[in-house]
Amino acid sequence: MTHDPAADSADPEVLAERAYLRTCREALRAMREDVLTTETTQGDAFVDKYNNAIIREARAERAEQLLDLPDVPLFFGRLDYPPGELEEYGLEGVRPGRDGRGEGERGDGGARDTLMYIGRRGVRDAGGTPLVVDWRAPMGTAFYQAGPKNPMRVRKRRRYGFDRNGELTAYEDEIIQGARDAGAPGASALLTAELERPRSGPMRDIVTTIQPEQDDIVRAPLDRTVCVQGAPGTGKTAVGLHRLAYLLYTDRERLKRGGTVIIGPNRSFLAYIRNVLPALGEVGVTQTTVEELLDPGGTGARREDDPTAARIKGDARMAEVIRRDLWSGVRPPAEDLVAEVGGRRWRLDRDDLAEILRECRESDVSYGAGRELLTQRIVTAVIRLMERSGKISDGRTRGTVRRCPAVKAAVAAMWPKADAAKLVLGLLTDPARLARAAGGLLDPAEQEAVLLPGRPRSVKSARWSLADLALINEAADLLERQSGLAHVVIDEAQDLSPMQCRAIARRAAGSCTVLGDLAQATGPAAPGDWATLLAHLGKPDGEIVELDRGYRVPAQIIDYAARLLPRIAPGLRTPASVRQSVDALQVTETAPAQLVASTVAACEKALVREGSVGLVAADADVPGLHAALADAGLPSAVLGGDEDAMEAERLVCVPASLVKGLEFETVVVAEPARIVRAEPRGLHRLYVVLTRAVSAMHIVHAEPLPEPLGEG
Ligand SMILES: Nc1ncnc2c1ncn2[C@@H]1O[C@H](COP(=O)(O)OP(=O)(O)OP(=O)(O)O)[C@@H](O)[C@H]1O
Repeated sequence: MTHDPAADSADPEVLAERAYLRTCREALRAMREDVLTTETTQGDAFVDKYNNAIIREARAERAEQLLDLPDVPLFFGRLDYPPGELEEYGLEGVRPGRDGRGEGERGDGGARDTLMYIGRRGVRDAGGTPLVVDWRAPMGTAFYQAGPKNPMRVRKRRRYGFDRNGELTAYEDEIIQGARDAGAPGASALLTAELERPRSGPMRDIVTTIQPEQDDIVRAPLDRTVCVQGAPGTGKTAVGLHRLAYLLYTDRERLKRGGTVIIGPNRSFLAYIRNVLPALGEVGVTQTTVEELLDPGGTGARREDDPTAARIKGDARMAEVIRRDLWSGVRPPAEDLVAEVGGRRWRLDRDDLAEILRECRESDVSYGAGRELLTQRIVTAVIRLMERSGKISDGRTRGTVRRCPAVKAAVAAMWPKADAAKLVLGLLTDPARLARAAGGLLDPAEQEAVLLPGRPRSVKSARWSLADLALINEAADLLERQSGLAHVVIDEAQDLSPMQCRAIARRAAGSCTVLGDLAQATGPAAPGDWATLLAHLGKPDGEIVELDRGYRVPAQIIDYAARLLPRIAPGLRTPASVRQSVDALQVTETAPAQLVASTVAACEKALVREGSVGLVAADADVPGLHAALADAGLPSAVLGGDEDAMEAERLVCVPASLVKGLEFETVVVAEPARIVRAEPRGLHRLYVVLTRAVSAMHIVHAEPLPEPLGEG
């Protein structure tokens, strides 16, 4: 049952709900005011400078979380409980009859229902009574999960509709239990409207319409690694972001202390999703790309590996090659150590040194820590010699012995200093050294394939690829172990190489949310199954779940794209779309000389519709098409150079390599055959391209369509 005040603007229920919304806004303002004006500086201004700075920062963050965004409604739903149900749980619901809020219906005994409003964040009045309950609170589950089969004590669920300015304009009731004439629940018109909403600009949150199967994943506890396999548009990204928001609610302190990060494929994608968490009241979560994670200093991956090199370098065998190379430098001394300290010479026998080395080698520490341990043990052994001959050592003796050139030389000979980038450079430019480390692991052809082109002589002159960066990161971790984060969300994880997984694993001390679709794997060293990928991520016990209801792509388009599945991911089923759209798919064949003009015409036609338009083409074709659009008087942004491209123009030119994870109301695809030819896993890339449209897709081609698509 939906009430739309356009038809009945004086609906007293709508007016009462609007009044309640105003009350909540007032209360939120007061909460924020309270945070901002609370006296926090304390003690001695100088001594407590650090503490006060932290308090100020926390206060600013809390205040930002409590900001009232005028177009983001403070609540979006309501649950009505029969009298006494909530109180029995010791949970105070919002009681009827206060502050102009909509009144609960009377039950048989004459008592009124208890109402619980659900919103993006909790709002309390000055007395501490909850006016709106945060959707992430335990009671919020019922809003997403309660149904006639499992009412969860709820009698009625109400959803609200709002206009663009955040004005409450409609509500829709769903009887969950106890109605004499309940009948079968109908489809929610407000949910349908949300799914059909024309897309424009960046991604929005889905908190008002999370579906039960998605809610199960969102509310998975912090100690669980969840891996979500899902066809395009099944809501994986949305679910991953909402799970992080949920965990920040349930385990805020642990996550703050340990840290969290969202890893996405590229900056354009991260820009696309950057508004979701702030809209859920969560600010300050770090987003990063794999490349940035591997190269935090930002020297950048400036070289493209050929696919064979990328595949071998991404393979987990490389971890062993690096490990062997690094530790091969650690060896017993060739001679005794003779240290001159305090005018006398102290001799450490080479067998004793070898024994010290063996102990250090066996202690389970990093290469760098092992080297320090060796130094300390040698110093101690020399001091023991000195003490045994009656020499009294004092606090300065350790330093003196440590600085002794013979001690330094012995350590350098037994346990050479190492540098991650230098090590990788050495390995990948010196065939003999590589052969020593890779014996039995990489065959000669594989060894040949990973050597750096041009054989750069120094780290400075080397140009690294993304795969090289993962090798350097591996070496760096052997030298000094990296600290880990409490939770990591990894989107488009199907593309990660085992070596990239290992790099992420080193940062993920806690659990992960792993999101992806094997059919969309374009990474040259992608393992191709989730169990293997989870093992490389160090989370072999991660739970693999599947989402199979598509909320983006209309059935006609997804069925067309799914013709590629038998070729690219034979094990995966055709996804089921919840959306229908008539005439969603158009395929135009044109003469080669007309390809650009036909593509421009398709874009012009697409712009007549509401919402965003994405023109997707092989990367190399994008500049030419962009120029042709400009010549035709159609302004467009180009994704890649400009992070804000999705917000800058309705029409966006998208290189096929950057389209993963994005969506547009209408998609124009220029020459699929060229997209396929551009890379070894080109058919996978085409599948990604063909699954970006929310309403309509127009394919323009001059060459024959890639074979599984056929015509039509
Ligand atoms: N429960 C929902 N209610 C409303 N919209 C939803 C829901 N679930 C998903 N969507 C919408 O469906 C679209 C696709 O979601 P999302 O990008 O998270 O899918 P995905 O599985 O990550 O897709 P891809 O595989 O292409 O990366 C988005 O517009 C999202 O807002």
